Amino acid sequence: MKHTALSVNLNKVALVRNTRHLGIPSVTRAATLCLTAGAHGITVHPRPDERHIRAHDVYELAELLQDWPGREYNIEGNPFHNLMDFIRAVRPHQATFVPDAQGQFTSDHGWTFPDDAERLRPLIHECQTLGVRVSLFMDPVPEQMAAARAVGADRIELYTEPYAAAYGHASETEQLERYRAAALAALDAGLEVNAGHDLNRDNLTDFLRQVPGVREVSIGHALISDALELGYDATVRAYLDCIARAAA
Ligand SMILES: CC(=O)[C@@H](O)[C@H](O)COP(=O)(O)O
Ligand SMILES: NCC(=O)COP(=O)(O)O
Repeated sequence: MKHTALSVNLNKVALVRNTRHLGIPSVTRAATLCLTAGAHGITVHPRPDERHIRAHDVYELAELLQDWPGREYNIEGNPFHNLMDFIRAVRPHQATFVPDAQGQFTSDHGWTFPDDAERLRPLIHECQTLGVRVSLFMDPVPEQMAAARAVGADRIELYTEPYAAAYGHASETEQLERYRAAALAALDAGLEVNAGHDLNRDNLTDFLRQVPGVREVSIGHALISDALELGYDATVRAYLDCIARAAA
């Protein structure tokens, strides 16, 4: 199994930047520092209300990543809102489809099959025709994984907030078992597995030890919060160490 890649989500850098008209902190500078520290990729979730990542960030990061061969660009969003325009223009390595409503506070659930299947199928196919891998944001429900594969997805991203909320509490073991079962079902269906949402330096290693085959974690809120204290370089290295410890 290949190692788990770390994709740094830069939403929260843009969120701070957007409170003034000064261009600081810079999203592209943050990307460069994270990639220099060893991050395997960059993630953004350009929401329709542009509360954090704006259209120009998506394009500037695409250009920046041209200078980082081997590192991946992952753009998340709802393909029935604004995501597909970005995918067509930028052709990132990966599109992560997330079923968020307009103006949603943050992502809090995955796709549901069979309800979402027929409308997702042509958009997944279009991405793949453009050379873009498609990952579907999913709750950890083993029974849903074969359907995610049947609709054409390459990967699923397990929505990890329920695990993160349970971490350190009595329900942690039960939650981990749910994620483990979902990952095994996804792998069994021929899908690759990503994970993300509220992962952090405390909960990441245990998750990766218990949940098999995770190809990528995308981490933003906690990582950027850590970087405010530690700096990007030390922070990214700390998260890479969490991943390495899981594999040891
Ligand atoms: C899909 C996912 O879990 C994250 O991208 C999350 O949606 C982050 O978005 P915010 O930074 O807007 O909370
Ligand atoms: N896909 C999840 C992501 O990109 C980051 O989520 P979070 O770490 O900001 O909760």
